[in-house]
Amino acid sequence: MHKVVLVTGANSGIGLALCERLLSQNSQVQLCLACRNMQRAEAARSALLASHSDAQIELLRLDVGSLRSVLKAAEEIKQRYNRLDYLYLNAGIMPNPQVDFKALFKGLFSSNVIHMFATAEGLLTQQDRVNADGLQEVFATNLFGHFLLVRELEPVLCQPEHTTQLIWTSSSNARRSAFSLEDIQHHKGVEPYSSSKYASDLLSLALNRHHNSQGLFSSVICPGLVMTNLTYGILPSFFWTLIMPVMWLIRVFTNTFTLTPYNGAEALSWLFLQRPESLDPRAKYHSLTSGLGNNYTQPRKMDLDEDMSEALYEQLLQLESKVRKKMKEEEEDLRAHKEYLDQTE
Ligand SMILES: NC(=O)C1=CN([C@@H]2O[C@H](COP(=O)(O)OP(=O)(O)OC[C@H]3O[C@@H](n4cnc5c(N)ncnc54)[C@H](OP(=O)(O)O)[C@@H]3O)[C@@H](O)[C@H]2O)C=CC1
Ligand SMILES: CC(C)CCC[C@@H](C)[C@H]1CC[C@H]2C3=C(CC[C@]12C)[C@@]1(C)CCC(=O)C[C@@H]1CC3
Repeated sequence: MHKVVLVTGANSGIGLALCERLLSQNSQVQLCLACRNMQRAEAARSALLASHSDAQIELLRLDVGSLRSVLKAAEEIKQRYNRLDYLYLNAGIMPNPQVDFKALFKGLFSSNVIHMFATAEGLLTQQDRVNADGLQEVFATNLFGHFLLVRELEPVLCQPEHTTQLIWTSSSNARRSAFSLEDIQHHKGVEPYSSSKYASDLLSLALNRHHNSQGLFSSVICPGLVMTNLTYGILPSFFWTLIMPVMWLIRVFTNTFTLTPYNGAEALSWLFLQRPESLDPRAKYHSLTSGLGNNYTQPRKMDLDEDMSEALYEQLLQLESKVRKKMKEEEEDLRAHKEYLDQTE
């Protein structure tokens, strides 16, 4: 039977490279590109069809940063497919990033330099905002929209007769100290990206605890540092191009500089080939590229706490009930308003 694979944020960067790699690995795969912008989604499909003319590629409108869009997309998925084999939770944002050049310069002369380049610890902050649903945008996009999607799709994902893999694109920038159970949306801090990625690591662990017995398995990957629209938002693309020889040199010392979307998608496509039961729920699977340009995947233990992951899971369930109630009330208000207008006409 053909594997059904849905990828969020599939129209560019690592998501698009993953689709390309999956089609090269298995031309029979049934791909669904879940994107917020249908024009970009169409362009991605055309690019994939140019190299894989017989590929089965469907498009789905999904803005993971909008609760209504997630609910609508989940309904559509349930109508189209009676099962999903892989759900790649890849869409992500890093709005208004700021590099601390002073810290970067200081770090260059410290013993921590490799760690700094691999994780960006102490180098990067972002400016978040509240979205139309009243949630912090980075949390809503990188974590909560995906969580709601998984919750809505549970009947399709949790089928004991076959397994489903959830695969989160996390980051080496995910850091425990950036995350707080008292502020899971990261209202107060300046590292919403790091917080949201650490939250995805915690959530993946909780999803395994709750759903492995129902055939649902969750993993997290880190693609390394990759040149995509996300990194072009940190520094302009011409600058990255200029310093590319320096980056290749750094790659000799840290294999996390994967640099191309193809290399970054290594762990994502490696997981496609694994038996989910054999994976370690406490490991992050890293895409790595050696100084000579060879790709490989390596699991590394994550700094996770079982109680913390359960507490986050509980809070996400509570937030889910809250937003569902709010959406229901808004719909009722709208209906009442329409009825009133009809009567007064
Ligand atoms: N590049 C890097 O060095 C690293 C990236 N990552 C992670 O990799 C993932 C992919 O990013 P990358 O390929 O680098 O960057 P890109 O910006 O190229 O890709 C991000 C994708 O997510 C989509 N997306 C963003 N917001 C939404 C939304 N609200 N609803 C639906 N889709 C959305 C984008 O769509 P659109 O084109 O419409 O904006 C795009 O397709 C992200 O989760 C990122 O955090 C992790 C570590 C390192
Ligand atoms: C000489 C150059 C290598 C200088 C570049 C300095 C920084 C802009 C970069 C060093 C480490 C990078 C990094 C990321 C962004 C760019 C750096 C801070 C990420 C945060 C991008 C998104 C991620 O998810 C993880 C990356 C870790 C490393």
